[in-house]
Amino acid sequence: MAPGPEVSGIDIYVRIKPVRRPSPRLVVDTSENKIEFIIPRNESARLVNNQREHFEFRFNGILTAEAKQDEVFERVARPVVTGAMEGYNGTIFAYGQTGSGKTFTITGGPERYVDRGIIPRCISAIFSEISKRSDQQFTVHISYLGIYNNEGYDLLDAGREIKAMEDLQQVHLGEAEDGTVSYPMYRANNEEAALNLFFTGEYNRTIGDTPRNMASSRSHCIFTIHIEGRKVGEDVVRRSKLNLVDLAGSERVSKTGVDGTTLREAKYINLSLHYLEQVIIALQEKAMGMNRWGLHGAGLEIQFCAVWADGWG
Ligand SMILES: Nc1ncnc2c1ncn2[C@@H]1O[C@H](COP(=O)(O)OP(=O)(O)OP(=O)(O)O)[C@@H](O)[C@H]1O
Repeated sequence: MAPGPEVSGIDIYVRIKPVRRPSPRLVVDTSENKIEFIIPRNESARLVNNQREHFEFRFNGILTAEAKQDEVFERVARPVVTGAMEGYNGTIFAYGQTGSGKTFTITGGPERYVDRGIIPRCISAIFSEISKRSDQQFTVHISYLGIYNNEGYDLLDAGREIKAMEDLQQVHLGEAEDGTVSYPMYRANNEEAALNLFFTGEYNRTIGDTPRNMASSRSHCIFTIHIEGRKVGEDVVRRSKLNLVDLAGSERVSKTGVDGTTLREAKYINLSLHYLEQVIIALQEKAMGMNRWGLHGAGLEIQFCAVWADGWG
């Protein structure tokens, strides 16, 4: 098997959530893939006031407030799905503050079919692609994990009746060098089976008290499609993983005003997002030799989606 590139790229998109009153402080320039924030100086602050008023961020793409779910899928996810079918690992994650639309983007809105998100669209695209490739045999497995306070939980523990978050099976999140995973994954023979696993996971995310369950903004959720492909009559097996990640809310918690459980949750979230930021910076520098890129700059109705394909499975 010919080796693929170690890192083939990381693309960062910003999706702007439709809001009733768009902020006049946010200027979107789609031709330059640039957004600007104008934050007026607080003149009463000091006599000499050097406070910065103008912030500018560039992205690989901007999904404006008018962008619908199908456009988001085609621009952000389709290339990663294509890569996964060819044996490249890929990851798509949504990063942003609570309420910025991460879950809407990754899993979808609850009311309308057109609002289905990246996960069900990736499932459909993969099985549609499999049906076209009669010269290849594929095996698909699904895993869906929740991470709360650094502990991993299996959201697809379908064999057991889950009544409380504590009933979810705790799992080890490790991965061996050859890609073998230590957490459970479940075989999906067709699109319907994969979607049923997705629905089971979605249901299990909502179990337990709202502030603490896996649908809340305090846990990360990772839906992974594990693909194994082999040309008919050949022994070489290509394995890839497509990770679709709904991250915990990115808001920073100030040092005052929170304690106990909330502070503990915030510490884990902040630490894991900090590591993620380091990974993105390292990957981006490695992939493109580009400038450092600030993950924490954007405002309330903004959300980041990042995509990367990171080599052979
Ligand atoms: N692009 C969009 N179009 C229409 N509605 C949207 C869009 N993005 C988000 N929403 C709606 O905004 C609300 C908040 O979105 P969502 O729950 O996805 O945010 P979140 O970032 O996942 O928050 P949390 O961190 O709390 O999980 C939901 O009611 C969702 O349906």
